[in-house]
Amino acid sequence: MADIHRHDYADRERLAEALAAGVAAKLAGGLATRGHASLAVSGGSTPRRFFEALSRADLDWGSVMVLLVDERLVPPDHERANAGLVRRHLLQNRAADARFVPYVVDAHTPAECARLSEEAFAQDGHRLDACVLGMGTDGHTASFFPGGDLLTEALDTRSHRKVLPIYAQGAGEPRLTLTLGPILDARFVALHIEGDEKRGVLETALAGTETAEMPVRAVLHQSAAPVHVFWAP
Ligand SMILES: O=C(O)[C@H](O)[C@@H](O)[C@H](O)[C@H](O)COP(=O)(O)O
Repeated sequence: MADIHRHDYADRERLAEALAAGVAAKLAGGLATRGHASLAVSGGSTPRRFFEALSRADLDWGSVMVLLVDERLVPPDHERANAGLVRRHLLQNRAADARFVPYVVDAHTPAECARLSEEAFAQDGHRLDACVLGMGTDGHTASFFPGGDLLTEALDTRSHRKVLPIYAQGAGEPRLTLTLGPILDARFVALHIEGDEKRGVLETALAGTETAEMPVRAVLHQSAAPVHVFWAP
């Protein structure tokens, strides 16, 4: 099992402020030591308060690259696009100056979208300073869905691929996702979950090891990176 650090909060507002402070500290460290920093965030409904709290952090955001852990293959202005969620809730206030690098979603095929996105991310080639994951009640994280067609390659930390397309029945749309390698290579890995149901899913994931059944286990049962689990009811 990974070196798991549990951070429980009385409510979702306190969690959002604490997670934003932790991520901001990591970004400030990257800016101070390397002059630039990078952050990967997840989509879905959970991160909104966290994004808004982080958007107020006093950082040199112009030197911070923001990218998505994963994206739904829909037009950029579609209501399900994670890029829109980031633009509305994170890229505002002080964070409006951040350099957001969205996935390429308008190429001919998902595989071409993944390759073009990988090229865009590779230009910055450095380790993420922080990566914030979510989790679904089916035990997916990023777009590592049970039954995903390229799930095995996506979870192979020896793969040279950083971005892969994923088709999975439970995913809604076809997805693009960072692979496990760059996620676990991040200097700070957080899993942000809320509610009693997801706490139960987390306990089940921690209690078992079958990764295909609950792909979040690939993050929870590894020795490469400590994992900070943030939870509120
Ligand atoms: O595109 C996505 O859906 C996310 O990146 C995904 O991994 C998300 O973190 C979980 O599905 C949880 O989503 P909720 O926060 O909506 O429960």
